[in-house]
Amino acid sequence: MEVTSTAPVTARVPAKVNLELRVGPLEDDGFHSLSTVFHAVDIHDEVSVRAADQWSVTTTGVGEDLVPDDDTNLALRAARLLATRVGTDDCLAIEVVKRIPVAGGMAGGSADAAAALVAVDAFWATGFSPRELQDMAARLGSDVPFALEGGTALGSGRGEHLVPVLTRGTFNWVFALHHEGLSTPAVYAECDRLRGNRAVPEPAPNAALMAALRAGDVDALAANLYNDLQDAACTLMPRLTETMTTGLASGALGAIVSGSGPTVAFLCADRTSALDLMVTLSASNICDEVVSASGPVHGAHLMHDLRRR
Ligand SMILES: C[C@@](CO)(OP(=O)(O)O)[C@H](O)COP(=O)(O)OP(=O)(O)OC[C@H]1O[C@@H](n2ccc(N)nc2=O)[C@H](O)[C@@H]1O
Ligand SMILES: Nc1ncnc2c1ncn2[C@@H]1O[C@H](COP(=O)(O)OP(=O)(O)O)[C@@H](O)[C@H]1O
Repeated sequence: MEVTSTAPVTARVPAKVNLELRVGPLEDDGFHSLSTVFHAVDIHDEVSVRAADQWSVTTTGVGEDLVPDDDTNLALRAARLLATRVGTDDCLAIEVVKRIPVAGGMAGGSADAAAALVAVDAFWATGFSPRELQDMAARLGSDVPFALEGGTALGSGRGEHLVPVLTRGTFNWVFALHHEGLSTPAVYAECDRLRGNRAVPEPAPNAALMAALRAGDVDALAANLYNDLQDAACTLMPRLTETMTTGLASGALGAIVSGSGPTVAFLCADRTSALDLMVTLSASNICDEVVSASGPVHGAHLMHDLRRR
């Protein structure tokens, strides 16, 4: 292993929203097969790594108290996986700056794992190929490969098999955050409970959504936002329904619960409408925090070009 840098290396990584989340039947392994369209938006976490005598991870920023600092932290797990693959006993101190809401359905933990892979890979100049990094990402969690990739992508399997989706232009979003999180397993379980004995088809993408993205047609995109977990999230947290109704009555073109929630994403016609909606939602006190963002944006990337060091 060639060590090219002793200065800290920092990677930045975006949050995601699922524009479409179709959930198949519960499989024998306790998971559901998915067909989902991931979309990366410009709310970013930052993960820095530097050499240290022992492994550690610290988090500052939004929801810092909710993020574990032990071996369950996804950034730490990613860094240690890479160390194992490199075959080194060296240790790193990891610092995470959080802006992605924790347990908000925006895959913040997965994002930190992807950023850690990128930062550690650069710190140790491992020479792993993008494909090898993607394989490691998939081992860490089903949303981690998309956090590496970014943009807009169709995910199948549990979301780890990705195909890029052609999109035109930029979409403007407002996110209504709720400080109380929702547990992903609890939301999937509630989805199963609500479905009862109904037959559930194998999940497949909706061609109308793909066409809307390809054309950059914001109205058609708004009309085709879809999430099979939405009813379950709203049942577990009824105020989400009220949040969605308020946003739609205040100028949003479309509304969707992000992944397993409880964040609600509003699609707006343009940046001005997004800012107007932010003001209205903030004043309504219907949710705990409101942020605006746009997408698609790039996946996990270094903040500085190491070649200029
Ligand atoms: C719902 C999604 C949509 O992108 O994201 P979030 O909204 O949480 O960010 C993902 O499917 C979240 O995937 P991830 O966050 O990796 O879930 P995991 O920790 O692997 O799974 C936690 C638990 O949720 C259930 N689970 C998860 C994924 C899946 N495809 N089927 C499931 O049934 C299982 O009970 C599993 O034990
Ligand atoms: N680096 C991390 N950042 C956030 N959460 C983490 C991290 N590592 C582990 N977790 C755990 O993952 C859980 C899910 O968090 P997160 O990925 O933010 O939400 P979601 O799965 O809803 O998208 C958290 O409750 C937390 O305990």
